[in-house]
Amino acid sequence: MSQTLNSSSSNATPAAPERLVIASRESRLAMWQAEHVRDCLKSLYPQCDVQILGMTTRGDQILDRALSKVGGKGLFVKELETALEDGRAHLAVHSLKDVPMVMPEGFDLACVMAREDARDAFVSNDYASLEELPKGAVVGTSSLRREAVLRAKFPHLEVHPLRGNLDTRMGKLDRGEYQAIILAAAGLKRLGLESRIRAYLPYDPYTPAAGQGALGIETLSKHPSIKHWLAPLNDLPTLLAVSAERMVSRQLGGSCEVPLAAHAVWDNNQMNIRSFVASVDGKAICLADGVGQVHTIEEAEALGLAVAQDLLAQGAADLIPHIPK
Ligand SMILES: NCc1[nH]cc(CCC(=O)O)c1CC(=O)O
Repeated sequence: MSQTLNSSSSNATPAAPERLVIASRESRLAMWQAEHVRDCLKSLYPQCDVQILGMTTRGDQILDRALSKVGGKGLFVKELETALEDGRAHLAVHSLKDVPMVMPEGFDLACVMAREDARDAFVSNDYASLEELPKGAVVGTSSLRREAVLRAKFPHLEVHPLRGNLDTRMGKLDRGEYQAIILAAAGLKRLGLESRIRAYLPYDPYTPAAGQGALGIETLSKHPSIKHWLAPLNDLPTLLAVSAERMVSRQLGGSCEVPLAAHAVWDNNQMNIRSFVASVDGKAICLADGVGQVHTIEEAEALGLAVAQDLLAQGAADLIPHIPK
């Protein structure tokens, strides 16, 4: 279709965008991610003016309470969604882990980009691994999922909450408030802090959260042309894996008020997925693995659904306050 034909028809998607504004949180990691998306868009559409609109979310402001107690995941995305609704921005870039499992009415998860390392990382100035930490050592994490595994494996350690952006968290470690902290490896690598990682925690038993390490781009459902422009940025292996992970999480209530892990890998049309639901003290755990041939998002979601049903059959609902049994 020629350029003239395109622009004369009001419904057709123009061949290339002229201007795109990306809404982003202002933390260094969020900005890195927004700049990464900007650079990808610039190389796809060299004529396009791509801008970043930085903003503060409630999740960035509330630092004194655990996320699970103040409303969870939506906290990091709401203000960005308002910017989309107001037309101040065309797309919002998020860590996929922070994107609610059910998208709010009128918004789409338009694109999922290639995943960074999805593992959790052990960071400490004095110790090389969790195993080396002495009795009573304080480990920082605000993730109930990480806390449950730590309490199950290392009952002699103290697990204390740790909030704030990556720089804040590293600062607290370096001032000696914690002997060690657990963070997503992806954020550390993106910010050039890989050398601070003393150990990578293996997927078993340290299964990550659904979507960990992946970037998601959100748009208004009523702007399919933007979704169309973003399509080349999708990474199929990541998209299929996170579709399965997010289905598990969605079936189990999709909140961060419960220790819930889901991690899938798709390779050569085969998907392997592992998920667990645990009690925060780590004493009760339901664990399920799935494996199957997957070629489409629907098949990925079907595998995620099967894993969720397996967990529920093991009694996972007893560990989750809000879902009916
Ligand atoms: N919940 C906060 C959050 N959201 C995304 C990341 C890290 C980057 C990623 O997983 O993509 C983090 C920090 C962490 O878990 O250490």
